[in-house]
Order: sequence, then structure tokens, then C-alpha cells
Amino acid sequence: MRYAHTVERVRAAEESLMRRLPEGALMQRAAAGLAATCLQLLAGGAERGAGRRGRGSRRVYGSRVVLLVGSGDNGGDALFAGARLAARGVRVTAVLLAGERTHAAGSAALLGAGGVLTQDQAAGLAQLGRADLVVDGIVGIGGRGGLRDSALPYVRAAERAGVPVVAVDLPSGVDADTGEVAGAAVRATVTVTFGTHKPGLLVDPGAQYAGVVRLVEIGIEPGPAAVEALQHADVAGLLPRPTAESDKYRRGVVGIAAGSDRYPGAAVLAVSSALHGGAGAVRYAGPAAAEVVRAHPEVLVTQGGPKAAGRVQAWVVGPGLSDGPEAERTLEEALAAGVPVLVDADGLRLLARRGAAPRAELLLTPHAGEAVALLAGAGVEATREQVEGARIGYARRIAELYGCTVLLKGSTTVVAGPDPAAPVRVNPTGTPWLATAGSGDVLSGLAGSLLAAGLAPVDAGSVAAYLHGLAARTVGEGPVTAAEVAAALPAAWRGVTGAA
Ligand SMILES: NC(=O)C1=CN([C@@H]2O[C@H](COP(=O)(O)OP(=O)(O)OC[C@H]3O[C@@H](n4cnc5c(N)ncnc54)[C@H](O)[C@@H]3O)[C@@H](O)[C@H]2O)[C@@H](O)CC1
Ligand SMILES: [K+]
Repeated sequence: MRYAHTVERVRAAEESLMRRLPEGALMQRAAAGLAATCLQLLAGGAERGAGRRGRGSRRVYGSRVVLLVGSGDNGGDALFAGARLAARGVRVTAVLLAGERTHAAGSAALLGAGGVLTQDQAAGLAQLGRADLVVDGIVGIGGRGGLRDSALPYVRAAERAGVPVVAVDLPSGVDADTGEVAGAAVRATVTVTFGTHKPGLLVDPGAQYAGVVRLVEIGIEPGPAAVEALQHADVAGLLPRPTAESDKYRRGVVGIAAGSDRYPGAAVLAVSSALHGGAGAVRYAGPAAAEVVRAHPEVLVTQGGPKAAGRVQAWVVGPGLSDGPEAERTLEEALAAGVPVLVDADGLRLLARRGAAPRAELLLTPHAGEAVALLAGAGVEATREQVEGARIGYARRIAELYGCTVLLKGSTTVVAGPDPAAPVRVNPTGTPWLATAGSGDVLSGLAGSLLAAGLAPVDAGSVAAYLHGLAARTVGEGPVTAAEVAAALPAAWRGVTGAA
């Protein structure tokens, strides 16, 4: 698992550790890690560095690095790292954005190692035009309210230079706790973050600015995480595994109540991924029964609603369900079955109309537009853009209002459970190619199957999102159809269990 902690926890942990260490020791650990990444990038990349040390060190010596330095300790880290680079023969210029308020010991260290300080804008911009690498030490976890206008010319010049940009702790302009970006932010090639990940590095829009994130351990123990991201080993540990005694009923039966005369395809897609989701059998209830059985002869189908379908361990209700009394009855019957229920797509709009009533066994899987409808159903006004800009907060809010688990789909999929003290899960495997028709139907069939196999809603949702993203990547970099994603699920599954 990869964990991220709030600024409040990071600060408390840092304070407690600093009391036990000599002054400045933590900052030196941070600066050493930062300088190591800069040296690797200057030498031609971390991956290519091994065995080519001779050439690499020639590229380091005499290369030009510009530090963008703000008023706080984030700038201090940049200055101390700059001193280490200067000691290796790098020509380091620090552009001081905050004048007299610059970290004094850091400035002295850089000057002592042969570096240069400047407060002159023209000189700073000229240096940026010649740089081989730029270090963003404008603000870190102390940053408030986005990048200031005075920093913009430097940030734009760094972008124009087209060289690697290394962000110190996090890209300046990204909110550490939420990933929100108010206005402009630094676009980093690599972010070197200290002690623990920050939530804003793992969730969009912030994650899009962070580039490759490297964690430098500095010895802090920040306690419970605010955000966590599954890794292969976690997913392998959560995936259901049949035993010698398992029969299809013990492995779980998932019911799919999806599709309509207008949208039969949603039913076929949700069923196809449910078949790959670890449940022992799939039942289908709805008007697309003929299409479903033609595509998947192994599915037990009924033309009626969930009540007519027989016993299942979890229901998926909503994809392609359309609107009207029959759709409403379908949702009612699934909710009355007394088993975990995943509600998606049209089902979410129907649910929102009923208003919020806490139900712990629900897993809701909205995209931003459906999230807006759910919020409105609970009397909260928000726009799509607001939801997309602050995904963690809104996923938590809907989970709290509806007393259930919420998987908010999008560029970073976020899963929040009903317990506000528990961490939110963010999915690290997403790809923009998944924004394709029917992709959500595949996700809900898969997550429903995992629910039926006995996974808790937070696990079912986050494991499904993980495999779904991996499956899309398995198909290849480029356009994918939802049917191809469903077909690639077994390969993604094997990729995870085989690697663990
Ligand atoms: N506390 C520690 O022991 C350690 C802190 N470290 C570094 O220290 C950073 C935190 O340092 P600080 O608490 O000094 O905070 P920052 O350096 O992140 O920024 C705070 C300073 O920036 C100004 N500021 C706030 N918002 C701004 C904005 N939008 N634009 C421009 N200036 C703005 C504030 O007035 C304040 O002076 C971490 O991100 C990390 O880089 C590391 O050295 C590891 C150890
Ligand atoms: K920074």
C-alpha cells in the first residue's frame, strides 16, 4: 500500500522528530535526497545511470541548475540541495522570489559552495533560458491559495526551457491535502517528496502536475493515513481465491439488473465483466435477457425484475436501466433483497430522487455528473467542475450523506467509505483511454462480482478500479473499447496474482 498523510500529521510528526535530532538534520536528509535525484537527472536519467558513471559525471560537472526559491523551508531544501550540487561542479543559480525572507542558512550554504544568488528578474529569466535543470522550491506544504502572480514569469520560463523540473516536496501551486489547483501550478518531471506522500500528489488534478513521484524517507512517523493507494500485492491479497470445497454458490452469485429495450448493450457489457470478477455465477434480470444469453450462454436469465431472479449475494443495478416506473421497481427490488447493492448510472439518478437514506451495504459508482445529482438529492449544490477539482472531499461528502461507500469515477478514481476516519483509496492504474462508452458498465459488473464474492464495498470498488485500469493498459497504449477491457480482465488478474 502507498500511503499519503495530511499536512497537519506531517507537521506533528516532523516536530516530534526534530526535538530528538540536532538542528537542521531533517532538512539535510531532505536536501540529500533531492540532490541525488537532480544528479541522476543531470547524468542522463536514473535508469540509464548505472555503468555509465564516467559519462554521467562529465555531464554533471559544469551543467547549469536554477533553483526557484520561496520564503519558507521548501526554499531551504532547494538551497541546501543546490549547495550539494555546487560542490559537485554544477553551476547553481538561486533565484530568490522572497528577497530578505529567504532561508538564511540555506543561502549561506549555497554561497559557500560557490553558487550564485539573484533577486533580479531579468537575470533570473536569462538563467532559466540556459538551464539544464530547474528546481521548484517556491512553496511546499506551507503554500496557501495557489501560485502568486510574481512567481508566474519564472514558472512559464521554466516550462519554455523544456528541461527537467524537479519539484521539492510537491509542485508549487498544488494543494497538498486535496490536490486542488487554483490557477497555475508548476509542472514537474519528478517530485521528490519527504517522509510520506501528500494526498495532492496521488489525486488529480494535482497528480497530473507531479510527474514521477519519489519518496525520500526522513524518519518521520505520521500515524494514520488520509489517503491510500493499492499496489499489486494488496490487490492479490484481496482477490477471491476458490478452494477445493468451493462450488459456484459458495463462490458467490452476482445479479445484474441492467439494460433496457433502448440500451441492451449495457447489460451485455456488465454481465461480461461480472463473469470475469470472481463470483461463481451470474444471474441477469431485465429486458435484455435474450441479448445477454446469446452473448453469454452461461448466465441464468429472467425477463422479470430482481425479485424473479432467485437468490444472489450482491446486486448490480443501473447501467442502461433508463427511467420510468419499471426502472424504479427494479431499483426497489434490488434494494429490498437484503444483500450488498452496487448502484450505477441511471440507478444513481433514481436513487438521488429518493433522497439520501443511510445504507452501509450500498456501493455507489458515480462519475462527476452523477455525483452532482446525488449531492442535489441530499440538498447540496455543486457543479461538475467543483467535484472534479476536489475529488476526495466530494467523494467523502456523498459517502457521509448517503451513509455508504462511494466510488467517484474520473481521471483519478476515488473510493470513500462511510467512516470519515478511514483513509480514502485512490486508484493508481487509471488511463485516459478508459473514458470510453460502456467502460463504466464493465467497472460495475466487475465490482459487483467482487461484492458477491465477499469483498467489503471499499475493497470491491478499489480492487475493481485497479483491475479495470490495468486491463485497459493490457490492451495497449491507445484507444480501447469497453468489450476489449472486459476481455482483458483475466490477463490483468493473472498479472496481479502472478507478480505477488
Ligand atoms: N519542517 C521540517 O522539518 C521539514 C520541512 N521540510 C520542507 O519544508 C517545507 C515546509 O516549509 P514551510 O513550513 O516553511 O512552508 P513552505 O516553504 O512550504 O511555504 C511557506 C512560506 O511560503 C509563503 N507562502 C505561502 N503560500 C504562498 C504562495 N501561494 N506563494 C508564495 N509564497 C507563499 C508563506 O508566507 C511562508 O513564508 C516542506 O514542504 C518541505 O519542503 C523538509 O526540509 C523536511 C523537514
Ligand atoms: K515546491
